[in-house]
Amino acid sequence: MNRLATEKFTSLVLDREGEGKRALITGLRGFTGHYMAQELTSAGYRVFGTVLPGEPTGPDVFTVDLCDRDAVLRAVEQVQPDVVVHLAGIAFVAHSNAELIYRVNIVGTRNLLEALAGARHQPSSVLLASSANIYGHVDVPVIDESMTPAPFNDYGVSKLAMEHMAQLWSDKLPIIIARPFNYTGVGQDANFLLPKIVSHFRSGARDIELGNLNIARDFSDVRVVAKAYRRLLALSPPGQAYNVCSGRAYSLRGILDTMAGIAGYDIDVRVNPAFVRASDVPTLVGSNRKLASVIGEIEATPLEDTLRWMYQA
Ligand SMILES: C[C@H]1O[C@H](OP(=O)(O)OP(=O)(O)OC[C@H]2O[C@@H](n3cnc4c(=O)[nH]c(N)nc43)[C@H](O)[C@@H]2O)[C@@H](O)[C@@H](O)C1=O
Repeated sequence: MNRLATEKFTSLVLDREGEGKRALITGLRGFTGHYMAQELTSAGYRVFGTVLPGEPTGPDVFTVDLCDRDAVLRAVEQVQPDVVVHLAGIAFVAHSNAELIYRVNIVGTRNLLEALAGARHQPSSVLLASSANIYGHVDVPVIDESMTPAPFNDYGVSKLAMEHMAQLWSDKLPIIIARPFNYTGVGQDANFLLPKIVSHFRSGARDIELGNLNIARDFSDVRVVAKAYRRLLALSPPGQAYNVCSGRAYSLRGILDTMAGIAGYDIDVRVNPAFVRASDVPTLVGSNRKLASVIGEIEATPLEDTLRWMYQA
């Protein structure tokens, strides 16, 4: 299909495609869950969500620890979703509890897939959030989906294992794998690099302690990521994996300069060994060609606009 035909097809399929359908978002109260719910609601879906014990509940919200198999079964049984976006999981790469990373990201996902496969009403799409971290140290400037994954930290291994485990369910469920590169926005936990930098500038701090300074990442805006996920649900055939990224590298030093421009002052940077990661890829940039070929072009938000949004929030 040429570009115009693809765009016409895309807008036809995406014309309130959720009308009358039920969407289940795991990790509804997480950073991405909030934007995903907005995106799916605006497309006409009735949105259900799982939240962790202790998080705020509400109508159509189920308090479920994904590691609790029976609780997952009960929630899926009640929702009978048409589409599923699985976001719940440990997302912080430097999380100190490796056992929890594996348990939640693999066993938690398995519980969900098992429950969905046994549901009376079969979903038409199940999107699993994996990660660009599955690629590990890849010796190419831009990573596409054909690269052999070689993760080098527990987080990356857990997400790759999740992908392999999901294949065991591929004859029963229409599974789509999203491999997001870095993304950010209002509401992201300050453990992550960009909210940490923005919050320092917002508070007027004159210095900041960081870890590895010579890194560059492919940052997207969370709202763009939510839009891409929604389009994948509607347009992707099952069994495919997609990089979700902007294709642009932003260096940490460049980001500090951009923030100085937004805030109107410079900040002193010190390296604190506590934040230095022993294994860290210097540059992580993805190709979004495969994604765009299926969902059409999504206009990328310039990182400066996202940082300004976060600074002014
Ligand atoms: C694709 C992947 O993307 C994210 O993982 P991440 O890249 O680890 O994200 P981050 O914001 O923690 O680190 C970005 C870079 O910045 C470096 N860095 C330097 N100094 C500090 C520092 O002080 N804090 C932090 N957090 N990072 C620092 C750090 O070493 C790393 O190189 C998650 O969404 C994850 O779920 C995911 O899937």
